[in-house]
Amino acid sequence: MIPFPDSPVAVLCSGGDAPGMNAFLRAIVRLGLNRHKVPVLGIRGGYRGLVRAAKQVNGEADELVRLKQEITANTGNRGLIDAKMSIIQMDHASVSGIMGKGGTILGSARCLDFHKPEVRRSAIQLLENLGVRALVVAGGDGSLTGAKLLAEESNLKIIGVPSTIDNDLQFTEMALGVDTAVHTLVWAVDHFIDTARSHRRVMVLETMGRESGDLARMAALASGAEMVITPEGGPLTEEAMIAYAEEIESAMTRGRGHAIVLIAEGVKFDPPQSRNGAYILRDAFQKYFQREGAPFQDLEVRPSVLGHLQRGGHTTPGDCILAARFAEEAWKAILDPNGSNGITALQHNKATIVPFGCPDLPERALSSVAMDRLHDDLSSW
Ligand SMILES: Nc1ncnc2c1ncn2[C@@H]1O[C@H](COP(=O)(O)OP(=O)(O)OP(=O)(O)O)[C@@H](O)[C@H]1O
Ligand SMILES: O=P(O)(O)OC[C@H]1O[C@](O)(CO)[C@@H](O)[C@@H]1O
Repeated sequence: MIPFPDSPVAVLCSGGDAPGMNAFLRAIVRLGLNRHKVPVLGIRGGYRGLVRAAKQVNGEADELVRLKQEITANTGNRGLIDAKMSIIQMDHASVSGIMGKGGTILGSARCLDFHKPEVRRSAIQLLENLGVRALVVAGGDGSLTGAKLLAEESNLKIIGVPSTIDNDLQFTEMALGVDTAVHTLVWAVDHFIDTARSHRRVMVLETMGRESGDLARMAALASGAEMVITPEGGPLTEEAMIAYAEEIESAMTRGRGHAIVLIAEGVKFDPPQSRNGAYILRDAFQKYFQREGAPFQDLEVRPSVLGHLQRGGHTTPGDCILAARFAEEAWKAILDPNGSNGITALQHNKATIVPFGCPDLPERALSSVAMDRLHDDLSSW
């Protein structure tokens, strides 16, 4: 039997799956095997899979031997098809044909237990016992916070890779998955426009993005949606919703027949509301359009919550390229004997490594404002 590899690098995906995670896995594995001659272990199911494996071993020498044997006996696709395997030694074939596929072949998860120091300690112990030289974590804000804690609490090298469709990480211009999610939203808007035009309707589409409006505003800019409402504008009052409805009505008076309105899921309301923003806005708009004496009382408003449609699908070339660039930076940081832990980032369009907890790029907030202004000025109404 082949012996368990010396000083492998481990990689996991955590948080919401993001298109580009597979392209990143392929790149980290291929660069490891082809360029650096370092084996890569894929950890299934994010921190949850790591914690599960740590629990199974439970610090016991014979269980550790058994896990290593299981890994070496089930490398690559053989391990991937066995749902019981938490850790898989990746080979060339296991990352073949996955670059453009959404999701992640390793699986991802949210793991509440990872907030507990003793649980992270068990994960660190397992990685140390397996001789892992570095752990690469692809995920969003929360996953990278978990990675930062691992870096502080161990001597392992820990590298984070921003992967979230939310684009809510302010130290990087782009995270993996954003380009694809924007692409998908443009596709969705193009579909909704057909009905909006045919029925002369207002379509209110709710995008993902957590507390950030970046995904919605990028999608608005790229699709030409007439209106975009983001959390950065502050809570939406009744008056603000009426002002938006007035804007639509006034465009209709000038001969416009339809409108696509994007609202980011993070938009809050004043007074607070528990329903999805798309439905609240629909009700406010519909009430306004149907008021007594209104000029377009038959104007219909239809809400849609786009949901997980935005996370899946074919990865764009932009995300595949960013994934390769991030993987290259990750390897540089792993192999640099003087290099420290850190997160890959795109700054001034250059892939680089920044320390955990590094400050926000001031340009990020400015770029959001600039995008909003550009969208307004490009709008034909
Ligand atoms: N403060 C924390 N301490 C330790 N682990 C954390 C912390 N925050 C998050 N994590 C770990 O990271 C996982 C993913 O976090 P979260 O659900 O916030 O998603 P995310 O990484 O921000 O991705 P996405 O942007 O796609 O939602 C959590 O389930 C948990 O395991
Ligand atoms: O898939 P889940 O766990 O419902 O999470 C949804 C959340 O994850 C994201 O898709 C990515 O962070 C957010 O935009 C959204 O709020």
